[in-house]
Amino acid sequence: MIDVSSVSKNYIVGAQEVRALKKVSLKVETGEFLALAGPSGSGKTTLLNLIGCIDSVTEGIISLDGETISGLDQNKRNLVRQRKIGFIFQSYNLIPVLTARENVALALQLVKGIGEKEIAERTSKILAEVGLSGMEDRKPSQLSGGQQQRVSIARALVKEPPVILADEPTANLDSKTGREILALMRELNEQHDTTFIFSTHDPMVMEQARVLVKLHDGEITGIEKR
Ligand SMILES: Nc1ncnc2c1ncn2[C@@H]1O[C@H](COP(=O)(O)OP(=O)(O)OP(=O)(O)O)[C@@H](O)[C@H]1O
Repeated sequence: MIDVSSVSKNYIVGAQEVRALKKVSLKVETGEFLALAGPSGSGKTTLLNLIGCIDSVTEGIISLDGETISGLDQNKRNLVRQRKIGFIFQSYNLIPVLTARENVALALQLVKGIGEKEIAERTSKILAEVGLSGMEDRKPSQLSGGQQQRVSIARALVKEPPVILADEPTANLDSKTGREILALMRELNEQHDTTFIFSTHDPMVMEQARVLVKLHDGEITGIEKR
């Protein structure tokens, strides 16, 4: 599903060059549930942003679902991202003035060719799947952190993308809620056969991964398969 081959990413900050990733190679199978673990600054977010078509590589090749994305310009990367990637963020990134239902529906309204009736049906179905039946008309401020993260998971999944990327999805949650969110992600991963890649510092989250990729100073230092 995803093939990262000898990828480097340098950021230029003033006169300095930061080598955030150094010749990283990684293959991810369809339906994988994979965690990127490593200390702050090790390159986890950078790698997610490259796979997610948010940023471009300095060197190397990334292919996603049979398509080489590393040579594409920003417009083409945006199109690939819309079709193939769902994102879940640490801070949920929901639109505060919209309800749970509206936040999720918006992700589908941005995709051409889906009618209002289908949008309403798919939105209700996915909100029920993530355990938010009865809370569809609440705004983010009327939901707990765990419930907000459930909305953001629903928003990522409603487009049925082949890949979901999650940047520290449990970092702002207490450990019980974090465990529940992870169990939900795992369940959805199995039911939909969606490939999940998430970054984490949290040992509890690492334990749940089927593949654990350890990053340090921009390099992969180990891959554990369970
Ligand atoms: N936009 C940027 N401009 C300059 N340097 C950056 C940028 N983004 C990341 N970096 C640098 O690249 C390195 C890797 O950062 P990255 O955010 O990928 O690490 P991380 O493992 O996700 O860290 P954290 O766990 O703290 O989120 C760090 O040295 C960071 O300072």
